[in-house]
Amino acid sequence: MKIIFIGAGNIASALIGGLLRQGISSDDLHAIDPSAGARKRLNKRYPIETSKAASSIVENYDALILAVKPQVMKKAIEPLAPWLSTQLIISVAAGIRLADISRWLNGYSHVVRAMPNIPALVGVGATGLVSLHSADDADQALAERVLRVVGEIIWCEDESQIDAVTAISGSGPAYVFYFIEAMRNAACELGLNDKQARALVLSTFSGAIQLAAQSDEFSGILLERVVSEGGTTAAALQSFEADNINKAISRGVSAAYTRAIQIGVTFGKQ
Ligand SMILES: NC(=O)C1=CN([C@@H]2O[C@H](COP(=O)(O)OP(=O)(O)OC[C@H]3O[C@@H](n4cnc5c(N)ncnc54)[C@H](OP(=O)(O)O)[C@@H]3O)[C@@H](O)[C@H]2O)C=CC1
Ligand SMILES: O=C(O)[C@@H]1CCC=N1
Repeated sequence: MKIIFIGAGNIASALIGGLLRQGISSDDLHAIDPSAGARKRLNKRYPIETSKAASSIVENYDALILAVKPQVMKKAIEPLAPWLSTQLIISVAAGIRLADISRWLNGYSHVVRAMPNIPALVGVGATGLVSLHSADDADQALAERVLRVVGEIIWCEDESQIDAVTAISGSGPAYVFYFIEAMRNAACELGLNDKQARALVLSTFSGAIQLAAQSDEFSGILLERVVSEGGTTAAALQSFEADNINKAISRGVSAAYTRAIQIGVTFGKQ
C-alpha cells in the first residue's frame, strides 16, 4: 500500500505519523508540498521522501491523499490529472465536494472523501468516508484499508453527512482541547500548580472516556452517578445550565457544519 500526500501540513503529518507507528514502511510514503518549511518540519519528525511539486512519481502510488486547504485544492490538484489512471484519490479537505474534485481532475472517477482527525497520530483517530457513485468496490476497500490503520472508520450514506462528521469528529479534538484548557485554568485559579492541574485534568478526561466506552449505559446515566444531591457536582452543573453551556456547544457544532457547507459552495464554484 503506497501512499502519496499532496500537502504536508498538520493533518498529513498526523496521518503519516500514525501510519508509521502502525507499521507502514517509510519507503511506501511520500509527501509533496511547495513549502520548504512544511517539508523540513515533516522530515525532522519522519524519514519519508518529499518533493516540492507533483511529477510522474504520482504514478507509483496506490493512493493520493489530498491534504491541502480547501481554497487551494483546485490549483493543487489540476497538475495531477496527466498522471492519474487507476490510483485512488482520498480528499481530506473540509467542505470540498466529490463532484468538484472529479471535475478539476477531468472527470476522474476513483475519488473518496475522508474526514479524519488529529488523534490519527496516535492510532486512535475517527474518520468518516463517502465515495463518488462511480468509485468501485476496490476504491472503497483501499480507502478503508488506509484509514483503518489510524483508527475507527464509518461510511456515510450521502455526502451531506460528511459535513456533519467534519463538525463533530474532524473539528472535535479542538473542542476537547478547549475544554481541557478551561479546566486546567480553573484548576490553577483554585490554587493547584500547573503540573498538578495537567495530571488531574488529563486523567479525568481519559478515565471518564474509558468508562463511557466500556459501559453499556448512556453517558447521561454515568453523569447521574457522580451527582450527589446538594453536593459539589450539582452546584457545577447548575452553573453550567444557567450559562446554557449545552446550547452553546450545539450552536458551535452547528457553526462548524454551516461553515463546511459554505466552504464547499464557495470554493467549488471555481
Ligand atoms: N488540521 C486538522 O485537524 C484537519 C484538517 N483537515 C483538512 O485537511 C486539509 C489540510 O489542513 P491542515 O493540514 O490543517 O493545513 P496545513 O496548512 O497545516 O497544511 C496544508 C499544507 O499544504 C501546503 N500546500 C499549499 N499549496 C499546495 C500545493 N499546491 N501542493 C501541495 N501542498 C500545498 C501548504 O503550504 P503553505 O502553508 O505554504 O500554503 C501546507 O503546508 C484542509 O483541507 C482541512 O480541511 C481535515 C481533518 C482534520
Ligand atoms: O478547521 C478545519 O477547517 C479543519 C477541518 C476539520 C479540522 N480542521
